[in-house]
Amino acid sequence: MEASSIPRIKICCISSVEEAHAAIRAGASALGLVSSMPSGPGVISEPLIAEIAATVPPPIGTFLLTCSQDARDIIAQQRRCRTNTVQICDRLTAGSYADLRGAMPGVSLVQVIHVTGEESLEEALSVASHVDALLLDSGNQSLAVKELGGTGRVHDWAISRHIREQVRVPVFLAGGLRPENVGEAIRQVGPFGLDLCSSVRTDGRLDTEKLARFFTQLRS
Ligand SMILES: O=C(O)c1ccccc1NCC(=O)[C@H](O)[C@H](O)COP(=O)(O)O
Repeated sequence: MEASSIPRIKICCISSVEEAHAAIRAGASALGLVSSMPSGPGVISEPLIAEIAATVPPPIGTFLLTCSQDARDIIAQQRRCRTNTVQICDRLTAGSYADLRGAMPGVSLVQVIHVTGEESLEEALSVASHVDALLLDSGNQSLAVKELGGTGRVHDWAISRHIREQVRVPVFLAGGLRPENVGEAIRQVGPFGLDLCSSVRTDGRLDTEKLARFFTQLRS
């Protein structure tokens, strides 16, 4: 793959300072730090998120993943965790993106869109102009226990491509990405970035061999 078409890589579900630095050494441009979620394998405590974020050098994105739907809660969480980016994993229902911008100058906002069908395009278009990037993931917000990420499943990439073509902000693709499908994912969607969690872990821990295999495949 030509270097110019290789997407940035965000390694999510980071659970220690050591994992953060292993991911950066492998080539990650951003790290995902998952706070309290209704379900999923990657949750860590806020004090640990703050500790990890404080050790990460400035060019690297530190994404605080939140399931909160209330702008005031999200602002308070970011103040405790001090990441440079907030990834909003559910729909905002109280307060606004303007509230977030006003209270957190210099902090980037990434909105997750769970790609469930053609209706996801409308959702993406309605929020894209308010945020710095979209992250298109697999998940199901309608379940009794919401599934907001870390599923290990792919979704319909044709819809993700459609979204990527229609919005003006950078798009990250997530959901079940692994060495065997990453080339096809890039060809089909053309994302700015890729986000992965499950495929680079063994027994819940970041697996540096899997990580290296993923980056090798990406660059081949
Ligand atoms: O991992 C979790 O526990 C989690 C829960 C809720 C939202 C996001 C979560 N993980 C972070 C991510 O955004 C994942 O990297 C993304 O969903 C891709 O995961 P995977 O399909 O396992 O590569």
